[in-house]
Amino acid sequence: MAKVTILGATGNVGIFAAHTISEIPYVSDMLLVGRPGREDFLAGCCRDLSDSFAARGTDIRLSYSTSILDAKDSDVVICTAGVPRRPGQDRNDLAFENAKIIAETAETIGRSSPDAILFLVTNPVDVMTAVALKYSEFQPRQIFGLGTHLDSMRLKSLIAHYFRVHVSEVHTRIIGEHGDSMVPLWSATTIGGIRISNLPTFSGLPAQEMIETVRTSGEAIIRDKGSTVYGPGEAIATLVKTILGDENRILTVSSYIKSEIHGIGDVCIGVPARINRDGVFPVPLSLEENEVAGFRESVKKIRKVTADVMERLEEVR
Ligand SMILES: NC(=O)c1ccc[n+]([C@@H]2O[C@H](COP(=O)([O-])OP(=O)(O)OC[C@H]3O[C@@H](n4cnc5c(N)ncnc54)[C@H](O)[C@@H]3O)[C@@H](O)[C@H]2O)c1
Ligand SMILES: O=C(O)C[C@H](O)C(=O)O
Repeated sequence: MAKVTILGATGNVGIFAAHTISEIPYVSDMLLVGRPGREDFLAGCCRDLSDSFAARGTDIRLSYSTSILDAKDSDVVICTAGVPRRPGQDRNDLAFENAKIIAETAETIGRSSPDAILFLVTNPVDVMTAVALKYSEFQPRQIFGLGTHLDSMRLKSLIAHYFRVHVSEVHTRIIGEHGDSMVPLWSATTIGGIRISNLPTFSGLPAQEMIETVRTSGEAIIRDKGSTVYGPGEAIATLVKTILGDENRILTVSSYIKSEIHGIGDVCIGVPARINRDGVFPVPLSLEENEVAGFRESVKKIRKVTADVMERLEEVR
């Protein structure tokens, strides 16, 4: 059985993730961490969630704290703490402000919970994953970000709708930045196990339009309802279940790569990774030429934002 801690639990994504994670059978303890001053809200969240556990028949020890140190002995620590973007902002606009939060958080988790797996949700998630890796001093396998998993799910849903098949029949991946430079892998997209390009209807697929929809999905949801919650919340639970269940699923998350993809590496970015109780292990793979070119561009962009943020962090810390 496992202890899961959610940092930023008073936020939109954090509190919904608490609910989705509570459905995972391996979770025995859940800790919600918020900032000092938010004790009443956290207490209210615990009471409300406990009612949902009772109604569902879930048996989890639930507690809250305003100290990250209480995350000690956690198997998985999920970080949703940080500012979200407002309409008109790019995720990268949040980089420095959130990096300051993540650097401090990661340092504390690194010291107090050395065996945990740290799961970043805070945006820009690829850059935050790199910051957390540096400041926690964790091994790369212990750190990952939500990455392009949610983007891959968004594309999967569009493809299923287009071909009028059940969503479970579609396998697809988007790699690279969780942001504008994301790269769809049509070469790794199958429907009912058949490569999508082998289907006669493929030629009519509005591929560019679909990718544009995925690219702008977060922005559109934020414009319409203020924040993205249900997609990220369910995606977070899938990943936590994959870890705790030692499932060895291959999901597309932001992870540190050395040189696994066409020799490209030394960056944290969305790539397919095997995920189990020991953490996250990027899968070496070869791509088509245009996909490699897109991935290189994405890596170049993330490297630059990451390097700028690291430099600014050095100046203020
Ligand atoms: N990677 C993804 O796919 C994905 C999806 C959704 C949201 N996000 C990101 O997750 C983060 C949270 O989103 P949200 O909608 O829940 O935002 P929110 O404003 O509802 O919640 C933010 C949380 O962070 C905490 N926080 C803010 N500043 C802090 C600080 N200085 N120190 C400690 N905690 C602090 C708040 O107290 C709150 O608990 C954002 O960065 C958002 O962009 C990422
Ligand atoms: O778009 C955002 O800012 C939130 C998140 O990254 C998302 O894609 O839903």
